[in-house]
Formats: sequence, C-alpha cells, structure tokens
Amino acid sequence: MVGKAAKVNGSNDKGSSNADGNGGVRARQAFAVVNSGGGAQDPGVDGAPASNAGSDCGGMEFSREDVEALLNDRPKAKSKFNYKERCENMSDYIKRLRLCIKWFQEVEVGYVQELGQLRVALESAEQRLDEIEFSSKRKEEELSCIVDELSNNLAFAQEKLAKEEADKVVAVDSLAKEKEGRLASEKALDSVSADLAKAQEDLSSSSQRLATINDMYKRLQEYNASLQEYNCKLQLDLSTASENLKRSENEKLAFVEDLSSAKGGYNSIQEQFASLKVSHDKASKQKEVLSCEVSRLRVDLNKVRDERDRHLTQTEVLTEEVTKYKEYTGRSAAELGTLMIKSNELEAKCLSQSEQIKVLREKLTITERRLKDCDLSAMELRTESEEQKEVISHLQSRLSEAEFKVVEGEKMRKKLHNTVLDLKGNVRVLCRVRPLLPEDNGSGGKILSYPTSMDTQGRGIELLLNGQKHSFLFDKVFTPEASQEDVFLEMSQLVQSAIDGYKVCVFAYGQTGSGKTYTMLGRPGHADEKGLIPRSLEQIFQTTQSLKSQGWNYEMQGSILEIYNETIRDLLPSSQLSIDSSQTENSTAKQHLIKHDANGNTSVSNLTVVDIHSTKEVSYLLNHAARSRSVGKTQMNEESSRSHFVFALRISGVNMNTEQRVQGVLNLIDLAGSERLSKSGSTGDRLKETQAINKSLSSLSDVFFSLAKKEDHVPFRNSNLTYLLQPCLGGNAKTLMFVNISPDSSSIGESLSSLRFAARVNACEIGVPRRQTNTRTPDSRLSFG
Ligand SMILES: Nc1ncnc2c1ncn2[C@@H]1O[C@H](COP(=O)(O)OP(=O)(O)OP(=O)(O)O)[C@@H](O)[C@H]1O
Repeated sequence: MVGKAAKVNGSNDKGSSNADGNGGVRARQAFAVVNSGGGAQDPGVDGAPASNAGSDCGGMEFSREDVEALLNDRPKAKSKFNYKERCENMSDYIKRLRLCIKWFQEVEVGYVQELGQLRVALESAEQRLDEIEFSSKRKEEELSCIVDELSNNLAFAQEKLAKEEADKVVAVDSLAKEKEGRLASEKALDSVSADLAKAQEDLSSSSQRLATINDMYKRLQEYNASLQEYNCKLQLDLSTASENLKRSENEKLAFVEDLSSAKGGYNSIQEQFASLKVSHDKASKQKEVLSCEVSRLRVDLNKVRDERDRHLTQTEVLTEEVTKYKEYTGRSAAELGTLMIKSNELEAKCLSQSEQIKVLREKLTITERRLKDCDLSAMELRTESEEQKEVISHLQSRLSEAEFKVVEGEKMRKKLHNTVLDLKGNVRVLCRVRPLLPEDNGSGGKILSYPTSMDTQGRGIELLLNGQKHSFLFDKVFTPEASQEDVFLEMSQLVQSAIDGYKVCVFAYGQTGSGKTYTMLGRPGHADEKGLIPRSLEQIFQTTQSLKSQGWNYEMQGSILEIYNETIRDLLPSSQLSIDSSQTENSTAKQHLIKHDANGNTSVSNLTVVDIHSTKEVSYLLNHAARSRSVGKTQMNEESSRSHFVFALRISGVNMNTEQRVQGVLNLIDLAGSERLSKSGSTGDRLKETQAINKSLSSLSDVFFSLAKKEDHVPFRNSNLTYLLQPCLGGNAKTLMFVNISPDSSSIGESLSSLRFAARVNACEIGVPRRQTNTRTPDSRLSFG
C-alpha cells in the first residue's frame, strides 16, 4: 500500500477514525511530509506523490493531525513590522504547503487506484452478498422453521419448566425437609457415631473386662473348687463339731445331773452331819451333866465316907468307952442308958449312912455305866463324823471336779457354738415376708412363691414380675405364717454370741411398711408379738442369771439413737434422774460426734448411756425412745422410717472363779425405708432425705462388698451409719440382715430391689480366711463396739 505510515499504531492516529470511520482506511491515511523543523528540507516544487518519489516530499510522512497542525501553524512574526522575517516564514510555510499538496495529490492517485480495486472488490462482495443473502434467506427460512420448532419447543419447554418449577418448589421443599432431616440424621449420626465410638470404647474396655472377668471367673472356679473342697471339709468339721457339741452337751447334761445328784447327796450328808452334830452336842452336854453329877456324887460319896469314917471312929471311940465303962463299972445305969441310946442312934445313923452310901454307889455305878455309854456313843459319833467329813471332802472334790468340767463344757460349748456360727458365715441374710394387710393397695395377686425342692426348701423365694420369675436363695426365708418366736429362734444364737463376748449387728432392711419395726420391736401391748429387741434382752437376762452359778457376773449398758439426714439424735433422756420422769428432752441441739480410739473402741459424744438391770427398764427406755422419735418425727420427718434407729447394748462379764472377762456388743438396727427416688416422688427436703438414706444404704452395701473383697481400704467413713458400726462390721463381728418384704403387688418393684440388695449382701463371705486358720486371739472379743 502507498505511504503506509510507520506510526500506524502510534498515539497520533487518533484522528484517523474521524476521516472515514473505517479502521482499515485509517491505516492508509499516513502521509509522508517534509520535516518542517528549524532546518526543514525543501519539499520540491513539483510536489510528486510520496509513494512515487519519497525524495519529493523529503521522505516525510504526514498524518491528518500533522496536516491540520501545519495549516494552523501559520508563521507569526516577532514584530509585525519585521516584514522580512514574515516573508521568510510565509515562503517557508508555502513551501511546506506545496509539499503537502503534492503529497495529497500522490495520495489521491493512490486512493483512486485503491478505489478501483475496492469497487471490483465491492462488486464481488455484492455478488457474494447476494449469494449470502440468498443463502441467508434460505437459512432464515430454515431458521424460522427452526425458530417455530424452537418456539414450540420453547412453549413445551416453558410448560415443562413451569411444571419443573412447580416440581422444583416441591423438590426444594422436600430438599429443605430432606436437609433438615439430613441435618437431624447427621446430628443423630454424629451422636450415633459418638455412641458408637463410646460403645466401641466400652466394647474394648468390656472385652478387656470380659477377659479379666473370664480370668477371674477361671480363678473363681478354681477358688470355688477349692472352696467346695474346703466346704466339704468344713461340712465334715461341722458334722464332727456338731457331734462333739451334742456329745459335750450330753456330757454336760450328765455332769449337771451328776452334779445335782452329788449336790443332793452332799446336802443330805450335810443334813445328816448337822443332825449328828446336834445329837453329838446333846450327848456331850449330857455327858458333861453326867460328869458333873458323877463328880458331885463323888464329892457326896467322899463326904458320906468321911462322915461314915468319922462315925466309925466315933463308934469305935464309943465302943472303947463302953468297954472301958464295962471294965471299970463305976458308972451309973442312967449314964449307961444315955450312952446306949447315943450308941444306938449312932449305929442307926451309921446304918442309914451305909445304905445311903450303897445307894450312892449304885447311882455312881449307873452313872459311870451311862458315862461309859456316852463315851462310847461319843466315840462312835466321832468316828462317824470323821467318816462323814471324809465323804464330804470326797464329795467336795467331786463337786469342784464337776464344776470344773461344767466350766470346761461351757467353754467347749461356746467354742463349738461359735464354730457352728462361723461355719454358717459371718454375714447371714434372712428374708421375712409379712402377711397381706387389709390396708394394702395392690390387687393382692400372688407375686411371691416359695420353692419346695430339697435344697431350696425354707431358703428360697421367687418373685414374679411381668411374667418373669426372679429366684433368690437366703440363709432362711420366713413365710407370712412365721411367728415372732420362730424368727427369734433363728437369731437367738447370735444373742448367745454377744453374751460370749462377740460383736453382733442385726439389721432390718426393706421399704416402708414391709415390717421392719414389727420385726425389731413387735406390736406394742401384745406380749406374744414382742419383737427381737425385747426377746433378746429377755434371753440375755435369763442366761446371765443362770451363769451366776458358774461365777459369772454380768453388767449391761444401753444407748438408743437415730440417724436422720446424716445427723445423730440421742433418743434417751440425758440423766438417770429424768428416766423416771415422763418428760421428753429435745436433744437435737446437742452435737454428737463419733470417735474411734486406738484400741478400736467407739464412742459418741454427748450420748446418753444407761445401766440396764432388768427387762422392765429396757421396755421403759424403748417407750421413751419411741416418744422422742415421734417428737422428732413431727419436727423433722413425717415417717419414722426416714431415719435409722440404732439400739446398742454393751454386755460386760467377769467370772469370779476363773477371772475370765468378756465384753460383747449387740447392735439392733431398724433401717430407714429403702424406697427408690422415683417411687418416693420426693422433692425439696424429702429429696434430700431420700438421697441421704440412699447414700447411707449404698455405703452399707459398699462396706460389705469391700470387706468381702478384702480390700485394703473399707469405706466406713462414707456415712455416719457405717462409721458408727465400723467395729461391728469387720471380720471378727457377726452380722445378720433381715430383708423385710411386703407381699402387696403394688410394692413388687421395691420388693425386687430389696431382694437384689439382700442377695448381694448374702454373696459376701466375710471372715472365711479366719475360719480357715481357725485361730482367734482372746483380745479380739474384748473391745467395745
Ligand atoms: N409379720 C407380721 N405379722 C403381722 N403384721 C405385720 C407383720 N409385719 C408387719 N406387720 C404390720 O404391717 C404394718 C407395717 O409394719 P411396720 O411398721 O413394722 O413396717 P416398717 O417397715 O417398719 O415401716 P416404717 O419403715 O414405716 O416404720 C404394721 O401395721 C405391722 O403391724
């Protein structure tokens, strides 16, 4: 192309679009111009087109702007009076204009040529345009067909779209719902996956536990086998021990019989001895009287003899005088007569005195004979008494022997009795079902049954809940027909243990109204329905009384308290004096703290401890405690069963003969009702109360379990109840738990949970190793509870 500008893309082609509005033309509007600078070249006069002779235009190129600038840039003189300068400028300007015109002409030629070419191109383009128009018409038709089709399609599509939009709305709704559902399910999935993770964790821990349990199970099986062996051995021991016990009981009976017969013989001999002594004394007295009489008679005899001798000498003197007189006959007949009379009197006197002497001699011989007899009988009595003394000493030695044997027998009995109890287990659980009462709410349907197979009879109980049977086995099960005496018989052995110096704990566990208080205290005013506490006290007083003959002297001290909401309340009057008054003292103000000393003795600060001498006193104290409890009941809790009632008795015995000492403890506890939180429907204070009860009851079972597992740490301190009874719950103590059950069908849930609790306690074997070693230090029986 002619004069194609080198600055086609430069900033100066702005104006080219104004020339023809065509980008292609704009490129062709470049001009070659002569440089018009200070030293501008001469563009040539003839002004040839730049394309033909670039030298004519000085090789310059012009754009439209350049040309416009050239036309506008008319030379101006510095002074309008300087014509020369103005002429020079004008000629220069004209030169440049000429060059420009020349260049325009050249460009015009180029344009004309180019126009021709463009016309040819235009024609061909028009042809092509026609062709294109034709084809475009065709295409238009085709397109209109297509458009029709498309509009049809569009209508159809719009319909479809409308439908789809409706569907979409529905789908959006369902999507939203689905989203919600998905979110919920995602949440659920999250929780499920969390649960799953937890479950997997649980699973792994449970499988670990399972493994350890399996391991433990194996070990337990082994232990069980060894226990069974040991049990067989123990059973053998038990049977031999029972035989020994029977034998020693028989021996004891024989001893007691021997002793009583020996005592009888001894008494009759004593009586005989006493009567002999009396007759001996009588005979001695008689002998003394006779001796006195003999000596008196002897004195008399001597007197009479002296008199007789005097009379004889007098008679001799007189006879001599008579012979002298006869010889010397110088005396008168009168004198002779008087002398004769005198001599006759004297002779008569002498005769009577001789007779008197005779009589006295006879008397003397009789008295001497009687004295001899007396001496003989005294001798006999003496020998008899010696014999009796020998018999008595023999009997006394036999008596002391028999008494020693009785003491030994008693010791043996105690040992065997406690061995038998040890073999039964230190924690025993007895179940008692009370009769159905008129005030019971349930339908009264039969929910409890008692299996009758050989090995479960009297020990098994079955509870039917939702068609499922739950079976339990205890040391003994008392049916509703069992009397208070039947129940006490089973417990009386433990009372004997307390007298023998053991620590004994008896609990009554169960829900409210299941018969705990009835079992412990009985029905007031009905002698044949007395409970375990009065019956135990009666047995203790009877036994300690009968043991007095063996030298035993017992003293008893009692205290009664209740634990409500973990607080201890004294239920006895604080001074002995106030026992006799009917006033009830409010002891709630006092603080009672439990203390254990280094010797294992337990005391409760500010607690009243009363000396007990009779069952009457006990019933008075129990009545007082019931009154205090009911005072507390109105102040603090509506139901008595919301607190634990603890009757504690210390039994101290000393044997004067053997100097043996024993100190036993008997704790009888009526526990608070074991209702679950859900059943009690508690809120506020009641909730606190129920939680305190549940805490202390679960602490009690925790203590049993950890004792059974022989753990180093037993959680006695977790509740006041277990802390108070700490010394009475260990391996050396004996524990009996009554689980009281109501047969009412409305209490079935509570009954099941009570039975489960009791079954767990029953599974605890506390003190088995001690039985294995079979050793017991005497000290273990001496500490207070
Ligand atoms: N074996 C039984 N024979 C006859 N009556 C019984 C027997 N056991 C309990 N009862 C009666 O059932 C009722 C509830 O008994 P009791 O008061 O002893 O229950 P509890 O468990 O001590 O209740 P709470 O905890 O409320 O004191 C009482 O009327 C009682 O006389």
